[in-house]
Amino acid sequence: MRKTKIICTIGPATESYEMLEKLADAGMSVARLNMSHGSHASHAEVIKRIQSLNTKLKYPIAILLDTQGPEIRTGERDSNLNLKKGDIISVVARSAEDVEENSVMVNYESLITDMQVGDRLTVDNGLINLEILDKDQRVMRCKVVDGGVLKSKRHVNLPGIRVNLPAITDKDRSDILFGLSMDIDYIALSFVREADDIRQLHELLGEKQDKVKVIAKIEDQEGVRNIDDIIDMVDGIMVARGDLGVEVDFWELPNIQRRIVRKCAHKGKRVIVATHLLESMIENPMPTRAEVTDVANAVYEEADGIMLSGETTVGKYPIKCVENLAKIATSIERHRGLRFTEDLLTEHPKQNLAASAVHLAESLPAKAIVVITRRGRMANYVTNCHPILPSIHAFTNDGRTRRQLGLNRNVYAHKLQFSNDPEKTLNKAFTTLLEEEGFHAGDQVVVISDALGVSGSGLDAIQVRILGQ
Ligand SMILES: Nc1ncnc2c1ncn2[C@@H]1O[C@H](COP(=O)(O)OP(=O)(O)O)[C@@H](O)[C@H]1O
Ligand SMILES: C=C(OP(=O)(O)O)C(=O)O
Repeated sequence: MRKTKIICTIGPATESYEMLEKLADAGMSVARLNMSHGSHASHAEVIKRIQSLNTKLKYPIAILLDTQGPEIRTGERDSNLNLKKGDIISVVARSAEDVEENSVMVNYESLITDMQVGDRLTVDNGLINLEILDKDQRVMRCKVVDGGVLKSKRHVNLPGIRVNLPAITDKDRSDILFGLSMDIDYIALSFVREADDIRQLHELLGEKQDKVKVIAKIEDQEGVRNIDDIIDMVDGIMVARGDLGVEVDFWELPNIQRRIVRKCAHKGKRVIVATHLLESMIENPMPTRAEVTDVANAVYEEADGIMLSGETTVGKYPIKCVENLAKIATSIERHRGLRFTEDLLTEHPKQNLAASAVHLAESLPAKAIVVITRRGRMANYVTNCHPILPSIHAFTNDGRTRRQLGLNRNVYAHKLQFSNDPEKTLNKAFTTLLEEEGFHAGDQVVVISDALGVSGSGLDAIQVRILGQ
């Protein structure tokens, strides 16, 4: 079974029920909704379609709501603007209604105060670069250094400059509350710069904090600097390479990616490698060799998930992209990965227990590790150990836990009604393995439980069991 999970951003190319179903069949485990685009009404439609699809999928799709965050973008355009090297254009920071023809509007009030003559402004993830020639209170005159076609709502980066916007904007607040009301599973907070940003999110989530998992998107120099404190506050990290690749020197990006993935492995947190994995497949039916190798690198690093953006929102070959990620991951996983989890911190007794269960399962060898879990905690501890041979089959009586475990590397989560008799609970789990997962009578599995599943007493336990006996 494939270990690496696939996250797809849903957009115009994939938002129909039929396309969502095809993405799921091709291997999508998590659907990402990017709140920088679309309306609550359009996202609600997609969420409802996924929830309806989930009733018939073997492994339901988790929904990840990705906030816009304190990001800067150009405005809506009626037509594209073709910027050529050497062109002189004006950039204004104000509301869309006032835009002069052929000027570029940026949605950040303090832009002109923050920027100095000679500074560079990067648009559309580095494709278009502008240099500031002069400025007055409301307009900056800029020279086009690298030209390109400017479309609506493109990213603007001011590398190294601390953008004077709150960690959670009013729009983010409203989007997060909308997401909670729609029962989403993950929130990815954009542009997390320090641990306090996550504290603010926890405050907003209040009682719902236990229900939704939090992923911090690391996309600028400050986030990279504060990574240790941020990791401690969240369930997982997204290496958001689109913005990160222009906010830091791009030749440092592979080192930063690896350092973050290694730190997450060390601390037992989920990690997603995002953006540009198969970028050329937005237009082409086949990836470049460099893209194949980039995906392989994330799989060698043993990331939990790899994420598609433009490839599945507006690309011509969304299903093929997912199939390709699945093929590359399956092929690469046959070889030993970088095993950063060998440095896993085992500060919690349950983590020690999970590590023992994984060690036992590897040495027998057992075909699977069966985890009986309510909130997914023990399943997380087992995931953190990255078993090489056995797959992890988690059984839970909680629908949300089951969906959330869709992101965990090598975890396959099943729904199970717990019985008062722990033996009955286990037997139902074993029947699922035998009838639906290709296991055979005589296969050995290691069972670990942090719920009352095994002992009935709430005590943790590890057992070796032989299926069909
Ligand atoms: N819900 C949506 N509705 C319309 N267009 C979308 C949606 N989500 C994404 N897109 C389009 O797909 C492109 C790539 O998706 P993504 O990487 O998530 O966005 P971005 O890089 O703009 O943050 C976006 O720039 C946008 O044009
Ligand atoms: C995933 C990313 O975030 P967004 O698509 O919101 O820019 C990124 O920058 O890589």
